[in-house]
Amino acid sequence: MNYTYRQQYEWVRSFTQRYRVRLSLYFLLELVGVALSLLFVYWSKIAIDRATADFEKEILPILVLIIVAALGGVIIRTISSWIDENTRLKMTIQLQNLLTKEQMLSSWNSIKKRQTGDLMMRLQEDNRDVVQMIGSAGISFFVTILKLLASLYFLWSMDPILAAMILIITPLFLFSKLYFKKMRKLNQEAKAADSAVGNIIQENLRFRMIIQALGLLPHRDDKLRNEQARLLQLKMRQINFNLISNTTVRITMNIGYLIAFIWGVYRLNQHEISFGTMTAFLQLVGRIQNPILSGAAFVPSLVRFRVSLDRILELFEDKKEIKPKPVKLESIEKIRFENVSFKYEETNVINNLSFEVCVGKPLAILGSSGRGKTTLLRLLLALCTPDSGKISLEDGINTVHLLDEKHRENFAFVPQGNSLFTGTIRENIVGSLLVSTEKIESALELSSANFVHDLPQGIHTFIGESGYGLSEGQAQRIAIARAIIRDTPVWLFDEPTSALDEETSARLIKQLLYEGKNKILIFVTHDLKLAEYCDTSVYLH
Ligand SMILES: Nc1ncnc2c1ncn2[C@@H]1O[C@H](COP(=O)(O)OP(=O)(O)OP(=O)(O)O)[C@@H](O)[C@H]1O
Repeated sequence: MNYTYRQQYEWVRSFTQRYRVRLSLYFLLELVGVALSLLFVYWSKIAIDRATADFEKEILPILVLIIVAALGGVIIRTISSWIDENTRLKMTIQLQNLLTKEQMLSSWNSIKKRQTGDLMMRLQEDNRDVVQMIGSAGISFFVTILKLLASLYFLWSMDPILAAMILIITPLFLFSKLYFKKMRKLNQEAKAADSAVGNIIQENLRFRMIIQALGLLPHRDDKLRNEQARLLQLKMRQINFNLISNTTVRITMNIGYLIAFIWGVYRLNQHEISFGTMTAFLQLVGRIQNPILSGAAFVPSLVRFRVSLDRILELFEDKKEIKPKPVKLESIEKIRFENVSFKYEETNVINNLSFEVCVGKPLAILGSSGRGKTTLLRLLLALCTPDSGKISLEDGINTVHLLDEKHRENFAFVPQGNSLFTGTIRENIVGSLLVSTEKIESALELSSANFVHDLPQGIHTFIGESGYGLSEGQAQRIAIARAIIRDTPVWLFDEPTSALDEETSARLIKQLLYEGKNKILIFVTHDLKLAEYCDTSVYLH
């Protein structure tokens, strides 16, 4: 999506609000730097004129001024660089946090739309391009323009013809709309290809064991290489385009320098200017050419910035969940589905479903694969909302609440498959809860996860990405302990016994049913034995 200058400006304005003082200070120091560099030229001219003058004039004070200007310039640059680096670091972190939080709150549909590799590219590369521009390059460019104008003015006051000649050969094509458009399109394509490569690398690394086991290495390798070849082609087009523009700029710059030199020598020869003016000429031409060169380098980074900001603003547009204040109910006696229908995009998954589940009467949700069992749990967790019908909760005082996100706190959920995070077992179970060791022990006992005590580091055992280091069945039981340690009136289990042997499974279910006798228990399962333990069942066709 292409955002307008105005939309981008508004976002930058609000994002930089808290950095205003720092950015202003940086700008001010850069300005002082420019002033000192021009004073350096001016005083150098005076010093040379005095040295070559026929009559005696004091040189020492002017030399002191030159040294002050040179040293002052270095000190000012050091301070401004420090402010610049520090501000950009802070901005990068802030933007990263903002975007991560934003994505964590994404609604179900948005999550599906964005792949992790692409998101990582936006969070890192695009973030860097955006911060680079608003934290320093933008200000530097502004200072550069001022520098250019001041130098031109200075040159104009010494020799208007030369100033005019230099201006005329400035390569204005860099600021043309066509150039911008072409660069923007190239950048957009290259960034999209970058994200595609990121997605493949991220998946390759995440599923490296599966890829090895299935012998998919050559296929995944080919896929990555093809995408990289496309990226390389696009990047090379970008590089060629930049090279041609930069070479044109350089050629015109050299012509400019030659003109200044020949013109200066001619006027010196005619005794129309002094040696000091000639040196100032050459220095000023350099001081005009450098800003033009940085202007040439600025244009591609401005385009990159705009494309990156487009990609970041897109993330802010993703549909988010509105986080209402959580409502924790003392108890939930009943959950009722009334004529609930739901579809993902065009596929109907749940059709006109009605049932109820009560405290102490565990429910099994059955049905063959792809019939919508997990979807039903998503509806209960308000991760998605019914297209028609309603889901309500009845609390202990017979009040009926229409289910939505704010009730999520009342549900403990054990997802299908391995859902553990990198960290210790304790960290996985407890998260940010404040719980006693006894409570952790009883959660482990209840979820038949006693095997933890046999591990050399017990509950402090570190587990890798996606539960690496534990068996599927062990990871599943840790996930159950993680859910039930949260004291909630409803427990939801998605295939809790799929990776367990019959004996462990039977023991676990009996324990859960006993411990959850005053709660609402819902099991999504293919396990008919587990279904037999439940008082009611819903079969999805
Ligand atoms: N995010 C999604 N977007 C679009 N369609 C989806 C999405 N998630 C699931 N589906 C589709 O919805 C249907 C029901 O999926 P669901 O995961 O609820 O089935 P399930 O009964 O739990 O299957 P299983 O027993 O295999 O776990 C499937 O046809 C699936 O393709």
